[in-house]
Amino acid sequence: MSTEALTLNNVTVDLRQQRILDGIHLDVSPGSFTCLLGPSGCGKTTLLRTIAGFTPLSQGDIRLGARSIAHLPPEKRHTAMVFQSYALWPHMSVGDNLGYPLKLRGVPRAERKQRVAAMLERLELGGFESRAVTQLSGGQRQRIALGRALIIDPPLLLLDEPLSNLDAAIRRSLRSELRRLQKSLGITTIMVTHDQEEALQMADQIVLMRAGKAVQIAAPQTLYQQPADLGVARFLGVDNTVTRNKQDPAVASGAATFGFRTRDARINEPLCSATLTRKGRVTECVYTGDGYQISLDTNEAELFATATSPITLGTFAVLQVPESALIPFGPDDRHLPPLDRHEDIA
Ligand SMILES: Nc1ncnc2c1ncn2[C@@H]1O[C@H](COP(=O)(O)OP(=O)(O)OP(=O)(O)O)[C@@H](O)[C@H]1O
Repeated sequence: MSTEALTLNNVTVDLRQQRILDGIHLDVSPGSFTCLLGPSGCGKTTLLRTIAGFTPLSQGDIRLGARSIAHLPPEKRHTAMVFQSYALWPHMSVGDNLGYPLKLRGVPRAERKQRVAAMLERLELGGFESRAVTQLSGGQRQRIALGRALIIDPPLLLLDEPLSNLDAAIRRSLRSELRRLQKSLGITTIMVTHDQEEALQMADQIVLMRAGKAVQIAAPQTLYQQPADLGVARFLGVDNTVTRNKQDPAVASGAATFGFRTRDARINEPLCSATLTRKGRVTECVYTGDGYQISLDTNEAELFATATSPITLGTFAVLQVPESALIPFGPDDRHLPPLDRHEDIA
């Protein structure tokens, strides 16, 4: 089966008279990797389950390639889903786990054997056929769960936080492995995650969800640099906001507020032009491994910045943010487009 495009049109789900998904539109191109990202309870898993057919649609349509799958039962959608909990059968060997979906589809034993061996090679677990799944590490189990989903050659792969049960080092290496495998198979993939770093590193496009809505759908770099509003910005680590002063750099026309990340704000460095500056009293200085995180009490707000050496509590310090790191928002908290240098500044 070849991979296909997925189109969601006004996908709306009500559960127990509550609106859980609210009019989601989404285009996923064939062979691409999309992440559903957002805070707990925003509807990521419900959206994935709705695509798979486990949660019924209240309104709207879901199309895979040219056909509507909105009202098909899960098994007729031919999508493959991988869960955080692996869901492997503990009493079966690795080979039997991988081969089971083929057995269900009546694939003869010899072909099953050959496809299982080929999949194990792809997963870099060649020769693991007769191992018990209980003897595998968490990362290996998740690779087998992935292989079991992929072995039927589905047109769409759905992943529900597949890496979140693993420790940080394995998670990082599995991220690149999963992405490599997805690219080599060219399979259209949708993955739920609440980890922004994971989404930024892996996705071609990110769907940022909030309260059942898709607030922003964009490539990782666009989402990171031009978050649609202050809420999205805060979710993506923009932990400082200040009201615009007359002396601040002119980044956008009509900016009411600037957001910036702690790592882009420096303390007590030689003053540069085209920067935003704020003075405040140091209230905290925390070692972070690659420097110090400084909390600064300004008249306006508590701001966070980084410094290369510790700063005495209670002293006054100057925070600077380069113009390129400032994210401008209008009075309605929506992101503003950058200033066209030929326009007059408002
Ligand atoms: N079967 C159900 N009946 C009623 N409400 C439900 C049902 N399933 C989920 N919900 C509600 O829908 C909302 C979205 O849940 P969902 O699990 O999709 O969020 P999520 O973004 O995946 O969260 P998390 O990151 O915590 O897994 C939540 O408020 C949840 O309580």
